[in-house]
Amino acid sequence: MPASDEQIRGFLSRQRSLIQGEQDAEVEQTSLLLSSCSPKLLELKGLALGGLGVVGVNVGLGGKSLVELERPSAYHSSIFFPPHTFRPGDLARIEENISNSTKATKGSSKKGTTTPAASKCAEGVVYKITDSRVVIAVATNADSEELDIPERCRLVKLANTVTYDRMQRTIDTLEKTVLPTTVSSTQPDAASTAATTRPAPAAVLTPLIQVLLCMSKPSSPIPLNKLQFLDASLNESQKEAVRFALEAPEVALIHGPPGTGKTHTLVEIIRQLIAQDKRLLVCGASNLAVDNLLERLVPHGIPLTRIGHPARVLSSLLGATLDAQAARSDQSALAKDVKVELESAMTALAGKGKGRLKGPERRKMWDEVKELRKEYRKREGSVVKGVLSQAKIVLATCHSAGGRQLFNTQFDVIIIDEATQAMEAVCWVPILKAKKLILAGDPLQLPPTIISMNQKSKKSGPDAAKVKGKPDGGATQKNVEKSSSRSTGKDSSKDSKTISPPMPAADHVGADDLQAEDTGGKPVQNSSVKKNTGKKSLAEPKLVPPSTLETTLFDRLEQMYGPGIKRMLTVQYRMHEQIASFPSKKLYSSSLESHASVASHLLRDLPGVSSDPEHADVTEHPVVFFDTSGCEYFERLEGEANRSDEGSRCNENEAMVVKMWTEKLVGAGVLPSQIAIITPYQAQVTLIASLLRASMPELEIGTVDGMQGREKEAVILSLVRSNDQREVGFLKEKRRLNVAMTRPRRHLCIIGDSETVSQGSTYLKEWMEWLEENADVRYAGMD
Ligand SMILES: Nc1ncnc2c1ncn2[C@@H]1O[C@H](COP(=O)(O)OP(=O)(O)OP(=O)(O)O)[C@@H](O)[C@H]1O
Repeated sequence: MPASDEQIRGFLSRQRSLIQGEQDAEVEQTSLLLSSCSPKLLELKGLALGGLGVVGVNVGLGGKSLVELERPSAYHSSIFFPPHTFRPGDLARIEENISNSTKATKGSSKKGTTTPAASKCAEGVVYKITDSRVVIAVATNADSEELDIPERCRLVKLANTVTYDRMQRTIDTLEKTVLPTTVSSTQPDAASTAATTRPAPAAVLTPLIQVLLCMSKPSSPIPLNKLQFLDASLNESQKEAVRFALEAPEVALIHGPPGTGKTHTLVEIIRQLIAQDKRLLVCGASNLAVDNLLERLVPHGIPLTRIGHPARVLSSLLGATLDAQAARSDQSALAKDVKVELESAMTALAGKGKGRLKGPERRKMWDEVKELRKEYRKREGSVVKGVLSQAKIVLATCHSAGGRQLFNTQFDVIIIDEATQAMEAVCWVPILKAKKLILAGDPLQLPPTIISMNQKSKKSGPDAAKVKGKPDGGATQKNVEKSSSRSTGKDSSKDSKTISPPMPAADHVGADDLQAEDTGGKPVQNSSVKKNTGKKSLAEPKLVPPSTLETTLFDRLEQMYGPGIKRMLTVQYRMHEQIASFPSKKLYSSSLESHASVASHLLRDLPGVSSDPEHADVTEHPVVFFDTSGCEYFERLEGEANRSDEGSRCNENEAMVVKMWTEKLVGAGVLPSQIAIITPYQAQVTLIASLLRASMPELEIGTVDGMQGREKEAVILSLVRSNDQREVGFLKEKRRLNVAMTRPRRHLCIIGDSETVSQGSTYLKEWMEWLEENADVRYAGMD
C-alpha cells in the first residue's frame, strides 16, 4: 500500500527531529570544549591553531575573501602545523591570539561559539588546508562589516550548523513537494536556523521521489538489448550490477563488500550513461570519495567539473575544479579585471602598521570594495554558468551539491558513492536535482558518525562513547591516520597525511548487533547479506521512520523493497583468501570470492621481500594471531575521566608485541609504507607511535575510521581490551571490526586476549574460535 500523507509527514518530521538532535549535540559538544578548555588545550585537542599570521587576502568564487594563514617562522620552530582536526568545509573563526594560559571567554554570536572579549574576529569556512597553510573563505556580502584580521591570530573550529541548516531546508523542500498543503518547517528550534529564514521552494515531484518515499513501487526495468561493456576486465557480478543500474528506471543500489570494485563498477556505469548522452551529478559522502571517482574518471577524457576543493592536491584533480576551469575560461577575462582591482583594494585595506589606511580614506576604500565585489559576483556568475553548462559530469559532495553554483540545475542521473556513510537527509540534497538515483556502498562497513547517539550511549553505560565519539577527544599523531570521513556530507580531507581527524566513537553504540532498527526488530544485517536473488521481498513495502540517523537511505531502501533493489559485487581483488574467509562467511553469507590474482598472494611474493626460510614465519602466513590470554597483558585507562573526555585505553604489552612484529616484517623486507597498524583506541595509537614513529615515519598508525576504503600489504591489529570484567567496548561493533580486518592484502596479524574478547559477543567468540583454528597462533608470553 502506498505511504499515506500521514506516514510521509511522520517520516519527514522524524528526519527533522533527528537532524535537530544531532545539531544540538554537536553545538553542545563544541561549546563545552570551547568554554572549558584553555586555548592551549584546544590546540592540543586539534580544535585550534595558534600563532598564525596573514599571508594574503584574495578573492574566491562568489566574491568571498580568501584569507591565507600560516605559521610565521618568527613565532615557531617549524612552519608545519601540529596535528589538528581542520578539514575543508569546517566552520572556523579567526581571532586575536590571546594568551595561551587563559580560558576562552564566553559570549557568543552563535550557539556553540565563544568569542574572545573585545577582539577582532572573522568567521568563515576552511577552503583549503595543506601542511603549512590554511585558507579561510570569509563570506562577505555587500553590506558586511569590514574585514579586519589581527596581525597575530588563532584559528578556532566552530560547530558547523551550515550542514544541518541545508539538510533541514532540503527536508522542507521535500515536504512542500510531496505534501504541498502542509504548513512547512516544523523544526523544533525554528528561530535559530537559517533554514527557516527563507521559505523552502518546492521541487518537481518525480517518480524517483515517489519511489524513495514509498508513494509508488519501483517500475520494472527497461531492458537494454545491446549493452556493450566498455571495460573488458569487468567480472560477472560487476557486469550484472552495471546492467541493473542502467536498466532501473528510478533507483538502483550497488552493494560492494571490501575490495570488490565498487568504484570500478561506478566508472563503467558513468561511461555508459555518458554514451547515452545523459547529464550526471556524481556525489560522494566525503571529499575523498569524490576525489577517488574524479581520479578514475579524468583519464577517460569526459568533460567534467569538480565543485569544491579536492581533499588531495593532485594537479590532475586541481585542473578539474570549477575554480580552475572558471579561471581558464574565455569569459573569465572580464571578471579577472574586477578581481585584480578588488584584490589590490583589499590588500590596501589589510595593510598594518604605518601603511594602514585610516579615517575617511579607509571608509572610501571599503565602499569601493563593496561595489567591486557586487560587480565581480555578477560577472563571475556568468563564467560559472558557462563552465557548468559544458560539463557532462559534475562532481561534488552531497552537501556541496546544494550550493549556489548548482541552484536550479537539473541532471538526468545522480550517483552517490560511499552512500552507506552518508546520512539520509544529506543524500536528499542532490536527489532533488535528478530523475534517477544510483547508490553504492556497503552497509556492513562504517556507518555515518552520529554524535547524538554516542552521547546517548555515553550517558547509558560504562563502555559508552567519548565526547564527539573520540576515544580520547584528542588530535592524533602526524601520519597517524588519513582521517575519518564524517559522513554528514560535510567536506573532509580523509587522506591528508599530515592532519588528523576527529574520530567516531571507539566504543560505538549498537552493542552486539549491526544496527538496531525501527523495522520490527529486524536488523540491517538480515537484508544486507541476503544473496542476490533479484527477487523483491514478498512483504508490502512500508515507509518506516528511522529511529536513528545511522539508518542510511541505502539501508532503508533495502529494507523497504528487499534485496531485489540492489546487486552485490562478489569478487574481491584485495585479500588473500584466508584473510577474506571469516568476514565472507559471517557477514556476506560466504558469497565473497577471492579473485585468482590475489587468492594466494603472500608477503614473500612482493618484490624486495625475503624468501629466506629464516623469515618464513612472517612472510608465509596470511593470518597470524598472538593470543595474550593468560599473559596478564592488562589494558590501562589513560587520563582522568571527566565530562568532556573519558580517557582512552592502551595496552603496553600489546604495544611491545606490535613493535616486535613490525620490526620482523621490516627485517624481512616489507617497507614501512606497506604496513598499517590499526587499533580501536587513540591512547594505543599514541603509545605505538611513540615506539615506532621516529624510526619508521612512513608507517601508518591509526584507528579504524581513517582506514575505510584503503588497503595495505600488511596490517597489524592491536585489540587492546584485556580485563577481568570482560569488557570489549568498541570490538562489539561488527561493522568497524569488519573494516579493520579487511584492510590487508597479504598479511593480517592480530594481537589480543582471546579470553576477554570472546566474552564480548557471539560474533567475537566465533572470530576467536576461527582464529584458533585457522591462523598461525602464537602465545605472546612464549614469543
Ligand atoms: N574487474 C576487475 N578486474 C581487475 N581489477 C579490478 C576489477 N574490479 C576492481 N579491481 C581492482 O580492485 C581494487 C578495488 O577496486 P575499487 O577501488 O573499485 O573497489 P571498492 O569496492 O571501491 O573498494 P573499497 O572496498 O576500498 O571501497 C582496485 O585496485 C581495482 O583496480
